[in-house]
Amino acid sequence: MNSIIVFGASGQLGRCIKNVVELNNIDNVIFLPEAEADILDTESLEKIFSKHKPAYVVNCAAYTAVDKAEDDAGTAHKINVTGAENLAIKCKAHGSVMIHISTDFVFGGDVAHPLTEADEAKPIGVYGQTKLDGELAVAEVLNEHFIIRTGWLYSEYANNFAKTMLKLGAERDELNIIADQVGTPTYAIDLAKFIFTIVNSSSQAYGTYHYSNEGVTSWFDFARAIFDISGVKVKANPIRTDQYPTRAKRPSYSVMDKSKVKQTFNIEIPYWRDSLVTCIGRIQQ
Ligand SMILES: NC(=O)C1=CN([C@@H]2O[C@H](COP(=O)(O)OP(=O)(O)OC[C@H]3O[C@@H](n4cnc5c(N)ncnc54)[C@H](OP(=O)(O)O)[C@@H]3O)[C@@H](O)[C@H]2O)C=CC1
Ligand SMILES: Cc1cn([C@H]2C[C@H](O)[C@@H](COP(=O)(O)OP(=O)(O)O[C@H]3O[C@@H](C)C(=O)[C@@H](O)[C@H]3O)O2)c(=O)[nH]c1=O
Repeated sequence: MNSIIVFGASGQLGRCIKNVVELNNIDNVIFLPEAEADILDTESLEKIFSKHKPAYVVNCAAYTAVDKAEDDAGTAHKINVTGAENLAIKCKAHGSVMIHISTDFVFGGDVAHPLTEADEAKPIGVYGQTKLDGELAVAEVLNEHFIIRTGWLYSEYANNFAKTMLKLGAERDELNIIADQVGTPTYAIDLAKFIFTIVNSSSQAYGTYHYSNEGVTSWFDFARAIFDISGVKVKANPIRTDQYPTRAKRPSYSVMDKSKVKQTFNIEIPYWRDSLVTCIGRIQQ
């Protein structure tokens, strides 16, 4: 089998993919962190594609600082749009299939039913807009793509809401957490495993898919579950979005419908709380 190349390999999802590869002795996966492969450097991308001739490319590289993006739109655009497009162009030239990761934040949050791939994406912040523009750029250049929209990623690796809550919960007596933003957390290890389901299926059902864990929760309820499962004793107060001002607006509802991904790949998706138990167990090992 030709190789799989993971770009943005030192980020959260990249590290989860590496963990899945190591635990399952999967061969032929090449992990390239930004220091070894900048997705904005087209000359070095050409060398990498020529050398490895990857069957699949997984794009985990992204600008993910949601608040910072509001004041740094140029950089966010470069990485999330131009970078994604650069990879798609190289995939087209070298016959690779691209698995590109996107976000529930492409939705505006003004519709309170689980969002399908056919629902209109209407981002309300720079991060979400650049991720949507990145999706469009990939799809325009390359037919052989899987765009996976996921949401609220967390894991034992890198920075994420679950690790922030564990840290703050241990430091403070009380925390205020937004209870009127609703979505679904995704354990990045589950997403990493799903990426290998796509690869192993050799599916040609290219297009956009929603993948998060199952179920629905708010940031407040997610935090409560983190504290309950980990045994961290902290008073968690539910608050409204307007009581926790942030630079970027976030969708108040970004639950995704996963019927398409379940039918196409014949998968069962873990319930968010079950995966949270697994993740916290691994953090506390
Ligand atoms: N985190 C989340 O909650 C969610 C994330 N997503 C999407 O999932 C994907 C993976 O996210 P996640 O792993 O959490 O994000 P991270 O921020 O943890 O990882 C992104 C990685 O991309 C790297 N990167 C940035 N610029 C470049 C570049 N020019 N060339 C190569 N690599 C670069 C970063 O390197 P460095 O650290 O050196 O900057 C970092 O290692 C992204 O597409 C994101 O939009 C979707 C929904 C939720
Ligand atoms: C730390 C903290 C956050 N919050 C709120 C702010 C925000 O609305 C929500 C989540 O905050 P964070 O900044 O950790 O998460 P955020 O970076 O907004 O998470 C998003 O990241 C991008 C990359 C995505 O693609 C999204 O799917 C989503 O996961 O929790 C509180 O209410 N209280 C707190 O103490």
